[in-house]
Amino acid sequence: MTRPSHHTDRAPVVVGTPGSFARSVLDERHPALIERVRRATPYPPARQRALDALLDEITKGFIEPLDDGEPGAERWRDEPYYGQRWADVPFLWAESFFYRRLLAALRHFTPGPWLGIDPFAPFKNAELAGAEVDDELSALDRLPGLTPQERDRTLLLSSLWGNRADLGFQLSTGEAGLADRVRGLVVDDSHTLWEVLAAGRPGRVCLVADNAGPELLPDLVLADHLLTTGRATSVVLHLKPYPYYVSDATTADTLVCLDRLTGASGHAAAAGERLRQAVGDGRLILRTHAFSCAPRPYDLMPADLREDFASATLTVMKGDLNYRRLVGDRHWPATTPFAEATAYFPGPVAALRTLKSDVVTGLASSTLEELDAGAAAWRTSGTHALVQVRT
Ligand SMILES: O=P(O)(O)OC[C@H]1O[C@](O)(CO)[C@@H](O)[C@@H]1O
Repeated sequence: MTRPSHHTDRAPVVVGTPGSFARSVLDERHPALIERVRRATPYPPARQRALDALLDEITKGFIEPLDDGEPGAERWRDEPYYGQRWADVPFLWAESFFYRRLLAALRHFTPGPWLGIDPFAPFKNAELAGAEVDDELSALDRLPGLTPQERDRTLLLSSLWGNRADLGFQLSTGEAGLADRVRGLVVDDSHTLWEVLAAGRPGRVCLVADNAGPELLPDLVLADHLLTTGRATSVVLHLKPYPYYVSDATTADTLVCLDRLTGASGHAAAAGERLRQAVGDGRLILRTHAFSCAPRPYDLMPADLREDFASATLTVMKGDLNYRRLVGDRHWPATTPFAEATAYFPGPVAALRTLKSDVVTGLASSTLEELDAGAAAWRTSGTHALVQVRT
């Protein structure tokens, strides 16, 4: 049985009525994703029929549980939402279960020819192969011309904006590059982030990764920077144990990114070599925990994961989904202090996130007023970002 969340006084975001952001994800993005997956890989007739059935269910039907024979089905057995309409359940739960059902339809966990095949690999590979990535990696060679503070800021903001799915990652250095990336910040606690790291050294940093490819590359370069500047004695990189939310990073994706770095030249290649060595001598630890793909907020994390985060000088949560899970996917007034929403977290925690869903905390009322008076979709369009830290 799942314990109750600390945040039960705030209503969770449910998929809800047409017109809401959450509903558009279920009504539009998920059916479109099924089609993309089908087109990207030549699945046999039985898998195609399973995709048809899933599409039918999410568009017209009621939530069905995983088959009992499905590996790991016991983890999902006691959920309270089966038999309900997809639109009536919490958004966080619905999205997560959709990805689990998609993998079941494709026999991802079933011994046989499709075991372990990542349905999203074609998209992830295409992103990483782009010439833009070559340009961005070459831009790293300009880092030595920056002051140490500019280097810190450039690499932190590259990791942050790497989370903006449609952007590629922006390692373009120098004043112009920085100014561009600072403009969209709705909260910037980055000075506190560096202070926490300085006060806690030598220490371990947990970096909870989000997307593969163009986001994971700057995350890895940031991890290298933390190690080489002595901010971290080790970095624990939390990855997804299986393909999730399309582009979330797995161990396989990390190895591909390391190859992409070492296959480049200059600073990128050197960072790639150092990171390979760091994996080899235990300073870069790749970790996957089942809870990383659970449909739950972090306040319900199990004891071993809590201990992991508690032992870190700082835990850095990347991306939108991790943010939703960190503060609970709930209707917080946007001015609720970030520290209040994350009070349960067992140690200092930072969020590096571009805004791609409705939930947000920690905004100054003046910022909120300004945002509400401007572009309508500031919460969901990925044009804005934040660096929030709770010490
Ligand atoms: O990759 P990120 O930054 O976690 O973003 C994932 C976000 O995309 C969505 O799945 C919508 O497609 C959000 O619901 C989710 O929070």
